[in-house]
Amino acid sequence: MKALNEILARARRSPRRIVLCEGEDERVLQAAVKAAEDGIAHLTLVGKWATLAELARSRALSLSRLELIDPDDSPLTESLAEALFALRRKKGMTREDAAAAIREPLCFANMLVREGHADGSVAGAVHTTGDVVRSAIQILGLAPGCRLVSSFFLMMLCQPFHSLKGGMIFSDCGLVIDPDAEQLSQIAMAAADSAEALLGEQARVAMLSFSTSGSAQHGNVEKVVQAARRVKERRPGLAIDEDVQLDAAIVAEIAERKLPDSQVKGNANVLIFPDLEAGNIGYKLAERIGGAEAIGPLLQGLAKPANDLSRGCSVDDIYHVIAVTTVQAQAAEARAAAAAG
Ligand SMILES: CC(C)(COP(=O)(O)OP(=O)(O)OC[C@H]1O[C@@H](n2cnc3c(N)ncnc32)[C@H](O)[C@@H]1OP(=O)(O)O)[C@@H](O)C(=O)NCCC(=O)NCCS
Ligand SMILES: CC(=O)OP(=O)(O)O
Repeated sequence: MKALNEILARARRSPRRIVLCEGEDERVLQAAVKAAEDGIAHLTLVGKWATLAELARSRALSLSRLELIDPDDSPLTESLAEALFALRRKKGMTREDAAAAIREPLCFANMLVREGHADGSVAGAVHTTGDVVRSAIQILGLAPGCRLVSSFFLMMLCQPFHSLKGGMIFSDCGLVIDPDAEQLSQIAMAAADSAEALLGEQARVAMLSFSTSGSAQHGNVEKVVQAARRVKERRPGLAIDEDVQLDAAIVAEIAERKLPDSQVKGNANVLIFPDLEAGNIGYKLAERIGGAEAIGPLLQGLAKPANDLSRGCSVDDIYHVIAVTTVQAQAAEARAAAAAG
């Protein structure tokens, strides 16, 4: 749990304001209370005051450390609606559309982040990934230099039976359905950055395939090879294996046999899946059969942090995503300060 404990400690050192738009879900409320009590974030819950109060009362939870905002009864609603209209009018949104949309908690929460009232948002315990991601992309936009938003899971391998221990990044398991070679290269570079930011280690990237170094020929393999070559051109210092099977990516003896000139040498900490079918099934296998803890889906490539959850998430999953969102907000602020000189 070292990597996760370090993330929690970093969050505690400088907590940021994180907004949750699904406070009426019991798991989200419990995670918010725990996160506020543990000091990993300042929490804002978007929802109906009476519903939140009743849920808290029935579960004997205290709301005293949380900020609660109801979009139907907030002094911010009008100005956020106006800002939303200004943002989306070119896409055909009218002022009336914006006034209605801002009352949706997901939209309200992301507008709080966009307008600087919060530093990051977490949703997805109730909303689908598609809805969470579409709202984040449309409202927060892309980070400078990014052309694609994608997602990753922070996979924690901490059970006594795990032969590999520590944190790994799996990407993309939640968002880009059928990436082409260019999109796959962007996913790999973003995931390498996420690994370095969250694991505090140099990234060692495996571009997963059913082929290792040309052992099979197919258009799907060629896509992975082309993506890896684009990454190598743009990030010459990054350790990366092109078209590598999972066993050769994570088992040193198999890498030695199948891929003797491997850069990663069976010690990958970033696994890039060729498409969303492989990625989504792969992370759920590692979690549900392999006993890994899956934190995410976390989003990469956005201008400000917004993260998703699986609808099957637990209180702990939400708590961990809140901590990661705080750390991403710290990193985004540091990048912005560096860019401003
Ligand atoms: C995320 C997702 C909803 C985007 O779908 P989409 O149909 O392309 O979305 P839309 O066409 O409505 O696009 C919404 C906006 O986001 C932009 N966009 C979509 N995907 C993007 C991406 N990956 N990166 C950057 N921008 C993106 C579009 O250009 C569009 O911008 P605009 O409204 O300003 O014109 C889609 O990729 C998806 O459903 N992914 C799978 C999610 C899922 O079910 N995962 C499994 C469980 S985790
Ligand atoms: C990431 C993911 O698979 O989310 P969900 O389980 O909500 O579909």
